[in-house]
Amino acid sequence: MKLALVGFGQAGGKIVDSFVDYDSRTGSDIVRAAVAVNTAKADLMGLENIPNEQRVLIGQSRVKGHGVGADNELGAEIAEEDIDEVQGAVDSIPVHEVDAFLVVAGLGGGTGSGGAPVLAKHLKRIYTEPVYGLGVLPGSDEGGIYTLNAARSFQTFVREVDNLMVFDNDAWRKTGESVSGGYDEINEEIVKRFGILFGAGEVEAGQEVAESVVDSSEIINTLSGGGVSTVGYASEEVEERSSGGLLSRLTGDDGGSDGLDTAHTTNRITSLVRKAALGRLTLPCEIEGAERALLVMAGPPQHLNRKGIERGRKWLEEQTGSMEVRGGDYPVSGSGFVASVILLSGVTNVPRIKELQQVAIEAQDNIDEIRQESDENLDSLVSDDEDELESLF
Ligand SMILES: Nc1nc2c(ncn2[C@@H]2O[C@H](COP(=O)(O)OP(=O)(O)OP(=O)(O)O)[C@@H](O)[C@H]2O)c(=O)[nH]1
Repeated sequence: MKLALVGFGQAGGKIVDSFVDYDSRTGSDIVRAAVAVNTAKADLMGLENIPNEQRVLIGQSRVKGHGVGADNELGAEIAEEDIDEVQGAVDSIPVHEVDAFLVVAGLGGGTGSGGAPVLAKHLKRIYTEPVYGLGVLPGSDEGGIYTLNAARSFQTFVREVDNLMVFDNDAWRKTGESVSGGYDEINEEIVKRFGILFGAGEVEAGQEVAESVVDSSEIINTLSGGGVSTVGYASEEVEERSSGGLLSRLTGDDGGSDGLDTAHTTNRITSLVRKAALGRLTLPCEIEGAERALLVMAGPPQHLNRKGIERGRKWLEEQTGSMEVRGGDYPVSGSGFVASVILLSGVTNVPRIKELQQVAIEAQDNIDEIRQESDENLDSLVSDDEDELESLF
């Protein structure tokens, strides 16, 4: 399906930048437009793939192009004040060619954390297309203020979008890696998962020999109803064979192993479905209770079959308890992999969010306490014990 991507803040901008790169590298054709919005000039200049005229610097009169320093209330204020500048960039998008907006932001900082929910609210008011969010949670080692920002932004962002897809940096953090190197890898992971998911809805029926192609309306229906979503992924390398090719069809020779191949293909698919659902999700959670799910099987058409997808769907129904499990193919000829991507929408049993909120509340209490004490402490430092000194004026 065709997306208008808006990256808000540094993380948002970088992820959208990687999306544009992925799109041209793989030819998946999902990025109809890409915009980056930031209060920091340097962050916008560091982007590589988003066109210059689609990079919007906001809040210049307030922060002079230096960012908001993790103050997400200021981030939200600036976004509201300068929403017309963002709209100016959105105006250049042919919205009639777009199936949905996707607003991407790291929720732990200031600009994206505060600005993304403001923009989502604005877009929803103006356009009829769905507005989705992709929110990145900070690592638990980033500290109290980032956690507090994320918890407050999460609450607001979920309310303002048609669905909030979440990626948890904490679940993907690797030790012993430089921060930027780590983020590059993490961003690749994000883009791969969401790229396959949204790319699936871009394949026209008949474009490839596919059993049942995922349609963009199936993605939209899975996301409709709102709430929070997470995405699972698993892949396996496969050999490109010519089985089912013209020669074998003409001669009727399928190598005599078609039955075995079918069983093998089916088993591979069902095992990839399990791995994707039970492995590391973008937001780790209990999959039981997920309201809706979509299974996308991507790979060379001869390695995909209806039976495997049907079995995978049934298994997902059992595991989630949902009756709304959709599924289909995303045929990609020439790919050396079969991959399973599972979108779980409307997840509610998410211990990580509860933990984030707990830490955020502690941080908030702590900040309030320190602020209250701060006046007293400063006073006792500055004034002399017997009050013998007089200030100058
Ligand atoms: N996955 C991912 N997360 C990132 C990346 N860069 C930053 N983050 C995360 O996003 C959070 C927000 O950081 P930024 O996006 O830099 O913040 P900002 O929105 O630009 O806001 P200010 O810098 O405060 O003006 C951080 O706490 C990190 O958790 C990135 O490239 N990839």
